[in-house]
Amino acid sequence: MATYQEVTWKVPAELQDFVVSVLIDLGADGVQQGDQKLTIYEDQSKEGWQERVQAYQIGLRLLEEQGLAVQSKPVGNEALSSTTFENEWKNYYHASRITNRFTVVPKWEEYQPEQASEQLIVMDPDKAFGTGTHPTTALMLQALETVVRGGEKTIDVGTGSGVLAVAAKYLGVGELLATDIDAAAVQTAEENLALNPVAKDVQVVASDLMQDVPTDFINTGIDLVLANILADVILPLIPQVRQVLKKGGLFLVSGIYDDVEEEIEQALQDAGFVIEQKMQSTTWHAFICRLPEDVTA
Ligand SMILES: C[S@@+](CC[C@H](N)C(=O)[O-])C[C@H]1O[C@@H](n2cnc3c(N)ncnc32)[C@H](O)[C@@H]1O
Repeated sequence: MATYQEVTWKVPAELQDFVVSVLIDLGADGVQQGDQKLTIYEDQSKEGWQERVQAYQIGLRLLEEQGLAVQSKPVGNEALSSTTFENEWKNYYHASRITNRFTVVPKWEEYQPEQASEQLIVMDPDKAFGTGTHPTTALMLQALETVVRGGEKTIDVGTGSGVLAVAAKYLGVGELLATDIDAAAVQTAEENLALNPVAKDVQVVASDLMQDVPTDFINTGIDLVLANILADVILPLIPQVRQVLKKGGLFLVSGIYDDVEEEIEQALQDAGFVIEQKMQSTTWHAFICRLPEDVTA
């Protein structure tokens, strides 16, 4: 039976988004935010888990040494059996209304919509990112609601739990292909898509960015690309999106922390994109970008 290492640090609420981004940069798959504390779970069957925990520890110590009010000494550090891990996770994760339209519902919860217009995205997020509650996912859902007109051929890069793919299908996009570099996320996304009949025709491909997207999917041109990924991954993705997107096509991008907003904006403009809308939630940003009709090749 798999075992998870659960490590918890005391982190004040106002610093949590920043520390979460540091932990994700250092390799954390998902970070659970709690009252004044952050918790990571490392699957001990995955190679390098001890080195990753050490890296988080060093990262937090550096932040503490810089004078940030985080406590780098963990307040909890213990091994959990997978059954305990799953039950803890289930206690923490409940149906959550993310936008007026979308509510993310864990597959184990009975939930009655409050309004007829509410659409339910059923998820068992397991170990993949994307419960819908992270500000970057919420920004992407709002951006999707703003732009989708229906029928768009779409790629969801870094699909995680598959949450954006399901929402996009509810909104009426056409063919949709999702990618993720992490094999566990690919499997989780496939399982979650199967829980949402609206997304039954979505294909999921294990791929570094769009490298392994079949050419017959992209060669007629893509109308919409979604990516909620960290900055170091967005930068190499921009030229790939530029190459596959039709003129007039849209690129919705999030995962952009305050400190890299200008750099990403500049890179998008240098590649020929027009930023039509900037969105922000706490210290996270998202852009709705369009490749203009008159863009030069
Ligand atoms: C922040 S999560 C976003 C998940 C989901 N799309 C959402 O919006 O909630 C980023 C996802 O991108 C994936 N990812 C990171 N680097 C990638 C790459 N080079 N190519 C494809 N996927 C990548 C991660 O495995 C993770 O599932």
